[in-house]
Amino acid sequence: MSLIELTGVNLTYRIYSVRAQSLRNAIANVAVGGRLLKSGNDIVHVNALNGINFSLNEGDRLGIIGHNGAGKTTLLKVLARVYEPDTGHVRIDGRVSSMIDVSLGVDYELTGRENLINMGRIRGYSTKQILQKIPEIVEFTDLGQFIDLPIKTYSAGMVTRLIFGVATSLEPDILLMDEWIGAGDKFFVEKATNRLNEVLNKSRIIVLATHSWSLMSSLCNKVLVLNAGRQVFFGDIADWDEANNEPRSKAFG
Ligand SMILES: Nc1ncnc2c1ncn2[C@@H]1O[C@H](COP(=O)(O)OP(=O)(O)OP(=O)(O)O)[C@@H](O)[C@H]1O
Repeated sequence: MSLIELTGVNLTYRIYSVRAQSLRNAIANVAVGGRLLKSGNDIVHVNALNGINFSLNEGDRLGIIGHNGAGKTTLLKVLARVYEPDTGHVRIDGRVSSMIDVSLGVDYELTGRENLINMGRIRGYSTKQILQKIPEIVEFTDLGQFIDLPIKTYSAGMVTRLIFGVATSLEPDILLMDEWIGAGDKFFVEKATNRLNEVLNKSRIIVLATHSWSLMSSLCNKVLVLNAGRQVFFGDIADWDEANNEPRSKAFG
């Protein structure tokens, strides 16, 4: 049986208190984003996911690609159970660790160490389990004594290290990542890639949203292509022709 199964998933954001007509006009000529469904009474509906169907099995590593606003992050949030779809079904069997919303569980007034505990708790681990992992996470992040300072004193890259450290230390069944490498420096990117390879072996499923085709093709065996919230293709990565933006064969799905 599949560990992740999505059937007919639709999700629409409702944006309240905007000047609907002027927003519609502003977005009309933009080639990116979800589809604006209707506007009126100062409410705009953005159809971010439309009819998403796929399933993943043990060992699958899914890459999600699509232009800005195609729905990648929204889909990851559905998988993380941050959002329930408006219609459709989501079945997930396993413990999920998420690197989607970097601010999830992060309190800038608390120290790195205190945040590690909070982030672990949010991801479903006991304080005892997290405390056992802390020395290893601190070593990986290279934050040194900053670990006992409030996060508000960290740079963006330092916060990324902390979050990446937590998300990859707790040995999840399912690891969700969104443009995870962006804020790190060159040294960290190298270190993170090695670490990710270790996690790949430990996690049963990885789902990664990125604009980097080379990163995706080196890590993933499956690809999901989104366009304005719609599923253009789901299948083996070898069956997607990235250069021509089309399926290679009849494997169109
Ligand atoms: N909180 C929100 N409220 C309203 N609309 C939103 C919200 N978050 C995203 N959207 C809209 O939903 C659509 C999908 O956005 P999403 O962030 O999932 O895209 P993405 O593929 O991750 O984009 P990017 O590559 O730019 O990160 C876009 O049209 C976006 O404007």
